[in-house]
Amino acid sequence: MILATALSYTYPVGVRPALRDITLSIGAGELVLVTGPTAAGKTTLCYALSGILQHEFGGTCSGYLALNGRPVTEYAGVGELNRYVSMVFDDADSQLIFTSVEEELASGLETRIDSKQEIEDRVRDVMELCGITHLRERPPYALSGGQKQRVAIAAALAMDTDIIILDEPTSELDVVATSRIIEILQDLKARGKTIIIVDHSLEGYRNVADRVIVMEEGHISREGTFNEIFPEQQGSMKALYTDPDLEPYSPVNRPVIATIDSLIKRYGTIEALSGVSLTLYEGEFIAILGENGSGKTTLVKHLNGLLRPDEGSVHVRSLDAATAPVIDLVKQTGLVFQNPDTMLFADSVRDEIMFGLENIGADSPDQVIGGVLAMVGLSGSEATYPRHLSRGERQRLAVACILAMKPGLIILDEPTTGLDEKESDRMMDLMLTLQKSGHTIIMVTHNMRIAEEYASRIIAMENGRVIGDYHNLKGRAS
Ligand SMILES: Nc1ncnc2c1ncn2[C@@H]1O[C@H](COP(=O)(O)OP(=O)(O)OP(=O)(O)O)[C@@H](O)[C@H]1O
Ligand SMILES: Nc1ncnc2c1ncn2[C@@H]1O[C@H](COP(=O)(O)OP(=O)(O)OP(=O)(O)O)[C@@H](O)[C@H]1O
Repeated sequence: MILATALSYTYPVGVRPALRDITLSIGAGELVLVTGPTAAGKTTLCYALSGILQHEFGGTCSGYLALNGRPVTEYAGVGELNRYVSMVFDDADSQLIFTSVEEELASGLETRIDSKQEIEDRVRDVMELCGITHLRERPPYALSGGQKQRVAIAAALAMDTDIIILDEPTSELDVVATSRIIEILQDLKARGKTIIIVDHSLEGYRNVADRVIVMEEGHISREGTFNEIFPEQQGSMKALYTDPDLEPYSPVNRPVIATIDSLIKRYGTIEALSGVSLTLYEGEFIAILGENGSGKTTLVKHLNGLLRPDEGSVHVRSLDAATAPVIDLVKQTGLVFQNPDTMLFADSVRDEIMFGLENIGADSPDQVIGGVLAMVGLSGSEATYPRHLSRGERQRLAVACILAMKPGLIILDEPTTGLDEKESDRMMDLMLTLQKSGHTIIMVTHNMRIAEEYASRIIAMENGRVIGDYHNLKGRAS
């Protein structure tokens, strides 16, 4: 189905090859899990195996790649390749362009299927399969991160291609949605589809993946069965509510940094927050957990003025977040978005950080920029074009932009998305250092391991409400 021999690739502006000497063969009905550290070339491999790289990206490519027995260069272009390969990109936003979920799913089919009825049936089935039927008429841009990811997966599955390539498709999904997607992939595999999936969270694939490929610095460093590559159990998610190290939250003896009182927020007819009340204290390291669409992002956006309350109130220190100018709120609260790409738009890493600094009128910016880049491990990348960084690197740049403004309260919306375990821990260690130096940290996450290991307080949300608030006695920030 897929045959690559000595495949190497360098991006048009790249100095080093992003892929080096890749040789692999993947058959029908095989599910291959690709993993490896940030910037190892996993996304680039996905682009290559889907033919996009050779047909759309330019750059220098050598070696041989055939899909379905035919050299990829012989396909007329991405239009023809789309009949055989579909891809879910690691940035769902870049993929969703239509005005409703239903349209998004139908659009790809309209060029390939004549019967309207058949298109409708296929769209309905795939929405049901991915659990997004209730989002049918919603515009994709107005969905939560996890909901968007499910729509992007559904759009790829609707195409019913022989090869399906998924680049970190579950990074923003909660535990239930992730296992659902893995079940779907298992079913597709049984039906003879070839599936290539990049993921950092591995355990769910133990009994599903036929093979694991580990990439490092552009080449395949290891390849084998799941049990060969990961012989030890990595520990499964612990149920939050039965954890003996969590103790119901009681107020602490510290200054208050933010007060949220009976907060209600609606998007049209959808009530995203239904009366949230919380008091947050200086120096806390708070993890907010909850299923996709439970209101986590909506809640934190109230703390820096991106959203204003419909009812109830939010105060950050002495500022009333309903009326305070955004510039005043931003100086208190820095928010790193769920998807770093929505924050990055300048032509260089330096300009990206400069933008925020100019807004607040900071002194000696070059010193600040050098300092924050060193903190996030991107020293020397001042002149790099942000879009040429890997997802993990872009995520760290987004954090650097916020750190540069030195806000007392730092909010990270799913900060470890797209980062491998080592990188995630590095990011968390950075947050821990900032907390120890007096910052208050709030992170929204689906990663329970990270919440339990680091946070001093864990807040659980469901359906727009807080359903649990705990001291995390074991957290390193406690
Ligand atoms: N469009 C591009 N132009 C130039 N270099 C790029 C481009 N995209 C990626 N790179 C570089 O190629 C290397 C591999 O990146 P890639 O995105 O494939 O890594 P990855 O393993 O998917 O990383 P992550 O886990 O962070 O998503 C990185 O060094 C990255 O900076
Ligand atoms: N701009 C918007 N317009 C309309 N509805 C929205 C918008 N943003 C979010 N919603 C809806 O509000 C609810 C809460 O969304 P929110 O993004 O706060 O959830 P979340 O807990 O952060 O989810 P995830 O874990 O998937 O990121 C969801 O039902 C979502 O579809």
